[in-house]
Amino acid sequence: MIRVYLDREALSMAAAELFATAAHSAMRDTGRFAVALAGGDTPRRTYEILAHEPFRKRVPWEKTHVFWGDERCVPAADPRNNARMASRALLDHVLVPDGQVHPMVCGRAPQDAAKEYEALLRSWFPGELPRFDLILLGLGENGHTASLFPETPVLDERRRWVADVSPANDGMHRLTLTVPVINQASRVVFLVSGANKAPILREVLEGSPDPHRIPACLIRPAGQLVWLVDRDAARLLRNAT
Ligand SMILES: O=C(O)[C@H](O)[C@@H](O)[C@H](O)[C@H](O)COP(=O)(O)O
Repeated sequence: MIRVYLDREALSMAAAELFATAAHSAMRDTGRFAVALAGGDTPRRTYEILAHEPFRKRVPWEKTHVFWGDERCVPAADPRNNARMASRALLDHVLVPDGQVHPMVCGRAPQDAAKEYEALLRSWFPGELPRFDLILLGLGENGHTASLFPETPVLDERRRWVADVSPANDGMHRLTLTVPVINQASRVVFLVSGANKAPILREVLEGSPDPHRIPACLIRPAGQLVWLVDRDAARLLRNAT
């Protein structure tokens, strides 16, 4: 499903609405809401909207469990840190119990950190694969999503739930959920905004690219896949609704 919005503000409002809807569905079905947040810049406005009325009251924050789809291996106070961005925009303003916020902490060797985060996930999601109620994702201009970068070994990872990524093109070590975990989610939502994303968005949605060249094409969840895009990002699409 592809939904096109006038601009980033409208996209962000729609994403907040979808977040609240997913939370209520999860509460009805399981009594808790497990979400993996996206990093980067696009989701920031969605998080800010969720931190204010009406969403501040509408989302069952006390039953929400917050994870991340990926993290850059930089100090927690570094402006590039995904958990820092989400905390400043959202988590510092809503009442998610501390024990239910699970940032990816690279700290030591990324490989060990990946194992530790996977152990954490296994403690919250007993069973074969973790099924998040919602995973938010962004789309890089090179077709990466989370920290699944083009032509990297992690794209073929089918056993591990969390992988460490050697310096990506931005020179940062990263941690990322792997493709099988993302595709296990009940609902995956991409947030894509800006004219600079138009070429890659057309390739992903209307081309037939090699998924190793454009990793976002590997995201084919058993659950719902939703693309929330703004008009600038959608300007090259032939058949955007
Ligand atoms: O940690 C990250 O870098 C993100 O997880 C990454 O996958 C991001 O979603 C895309 O790069 C889009 O980033 P923007 O939203 O800033 O364009």
